[in-house]
Amino acid sequence: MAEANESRIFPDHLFMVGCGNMAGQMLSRWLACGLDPARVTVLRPSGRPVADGVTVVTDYPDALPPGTTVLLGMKPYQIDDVAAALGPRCSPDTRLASILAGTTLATLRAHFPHVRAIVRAMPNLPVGLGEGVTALFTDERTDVEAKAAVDALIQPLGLAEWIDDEALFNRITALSGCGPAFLFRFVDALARAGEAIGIPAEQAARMALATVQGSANMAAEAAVSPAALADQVASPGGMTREGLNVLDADQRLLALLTDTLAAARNRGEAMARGA
Ligand SMILES: NC(=O)c1ccc[n+]([C@@H]2O[C@H](COP(=O)([O-])OP(=O)(O)OC[C@H]3O[C@@H](n4cnc5c(N)ncnc54)[C@H](O)[C@@H]3O)[C@@H](O)[C@H]2O)c1
Ligand code: PRO
Repeated sequence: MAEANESRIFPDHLFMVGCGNMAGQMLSRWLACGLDPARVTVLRPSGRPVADGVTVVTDYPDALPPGTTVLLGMKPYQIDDVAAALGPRCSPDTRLASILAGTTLATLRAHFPHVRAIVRAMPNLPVGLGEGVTALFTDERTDVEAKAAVDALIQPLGLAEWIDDEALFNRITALSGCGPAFLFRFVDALARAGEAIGIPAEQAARMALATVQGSANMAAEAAVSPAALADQVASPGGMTREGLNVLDADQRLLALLTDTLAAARNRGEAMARGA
């Protein structure tokens, strides 16, 4: 990525509160795309290094430099403590992005009343490869320039989808935020099912993953829907049709996934109520 481009993509300073599984993947992708590590400070209680050149602190600095974008990447229940310490260090020009599940924009606004630009973001783990999905939501207090700056920061992570209605946020989190876990379970189950019908375990694991990877790549390139692609695999009267009949009976797979997403969504809604 050219230097001129980098300055348009990245903030002058990035202050990350927490850098675990999720925020760590985001940072790793940004660094791979040319973010200067000298512009990044990570606050993490362990003080463990994050990446070459990135400053790690265990306590809040006295003030945040002008042009700082803050990424909240700790656990949602830590918002009260973090905001009490961080809020007074923010200026009206600080930009704030939060990846905290189940933490509404209203909650963020209540915790950071002086900050104008606040964006709620919900990434997923493949952002580390630039193949993630990030849902984004903000309100009219965030000006167009700040919104564009956060959008530019998220673009290198993969698909970025702004949503207009925050009511969708927990539903989208259930699909794309939690989705990698459901797909990892599916790959594991496909491998174990292969083993259950007599394929050696390691071979089944290798072949299950490659089958899912190839199929996802193919679906991404295809001119027809995944549902139509499934029918292209199934010869009439053949093996695949027999298998699909099991998945499709009483809409078993659809019902299972609907229940799965609904449970995840409900938990997000409960978290938003403080449960
Ligand atoms: N894991 C995912 O797939 C995923 C996806 C989307 C959003 N999220 C959100 O990302 C956030 C972090 O989840 P995670 O899975 O990366 O968890 P994690 O446990 O891996 O990371 C949490 C980080 O917060 C830091 N931390 C702990 N106490 C802190 C404190 N008092 N102040 C500042 N930092 C502190 C930890 O050192 C750690 O780096 C959550 O809010 C979650 O809702 C996670
Ligand atoms: N991980 C977060 C959680 O489980 C939100 C999406 C993925 O709460």
